[in-house]
Amino acid sequence: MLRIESVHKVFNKNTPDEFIALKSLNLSVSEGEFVTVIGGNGAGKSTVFNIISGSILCDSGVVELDGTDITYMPVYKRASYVGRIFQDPMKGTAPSLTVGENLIIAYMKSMKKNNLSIPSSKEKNYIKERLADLKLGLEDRLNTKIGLLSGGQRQAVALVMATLVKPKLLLLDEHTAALDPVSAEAVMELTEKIVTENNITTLMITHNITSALDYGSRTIMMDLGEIIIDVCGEERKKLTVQELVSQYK
Ligand SMILES: Nc1ncnc2c1ncn2[C@@H]1O[C@H](COP(=O)(O)OP(=O)(O)OP(=O)(O)O)[C@@H](O)[C@H]1O
Repeated sequence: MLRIESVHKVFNKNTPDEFIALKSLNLSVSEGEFVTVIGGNGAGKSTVFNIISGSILCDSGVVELDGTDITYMPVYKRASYVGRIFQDPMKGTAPSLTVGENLIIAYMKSMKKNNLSIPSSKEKNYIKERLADLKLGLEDRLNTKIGLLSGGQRQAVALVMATLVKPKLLLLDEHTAALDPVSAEAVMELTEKIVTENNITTLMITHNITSALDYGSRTIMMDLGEIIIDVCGEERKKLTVQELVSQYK
């Protein structure tokens, strides 16, 4: 599904600030896999996400999604395949537009439809039903400006926006880090439900080691632009938070 081969990224090349962010990184993720990604500050986690989503380009290497080489594909083209949710609940949604308007735009983008075309009542009902699935009562707040929602409610809407039409890949970039513990847990539960029910191939960056082991089917740890731990199956089940924390250190 996702194949990253020998991806290398150097920032500020040939300057005193030159920094190798990714060192010939290799990563293959199968269809439906839910991979949690951990690693210290500056390990290269977000750089991998930026390269997959196209907001930065790698210096060398190949990124393939579902058999298509997307290494140099423009961001707008891959946006309908790759869903991304950021740490900041203010990012990724248009605060001055209503919940309904944000969802309709996300739906139109995923369906590669003209944003100005009017959605049918069937499409509107589908969007409303998906919002109702969250069980947060947000289906009754379609006319509320999204900027007025709490961080947790906003991340929940962002989750629906990113998965209204099943993306080939979902990138969760510390999407619960800015939330209070109760909202963070609620959004994680929703994430697990949406990802599992729709069998969405997912990569999730988290600094919460417990979440990294509790959710998903595989965990990778990055350090200095490389993957230094890659566990799944029985090996992962046996791994304790303490063991992973000591390896993290
Ligand atoms: N656009 C950029 N220009 C220069 N350096 C950058 C740029 N983006 C990232 N870096 C550097 O690359 C390294 C990896 O950054 P990255 O954001 O991928 O780390 P991270 O693992 O996501 O860290 P964190 O957990 O702190 O978010 C860091 O040293 C960072 O300063």
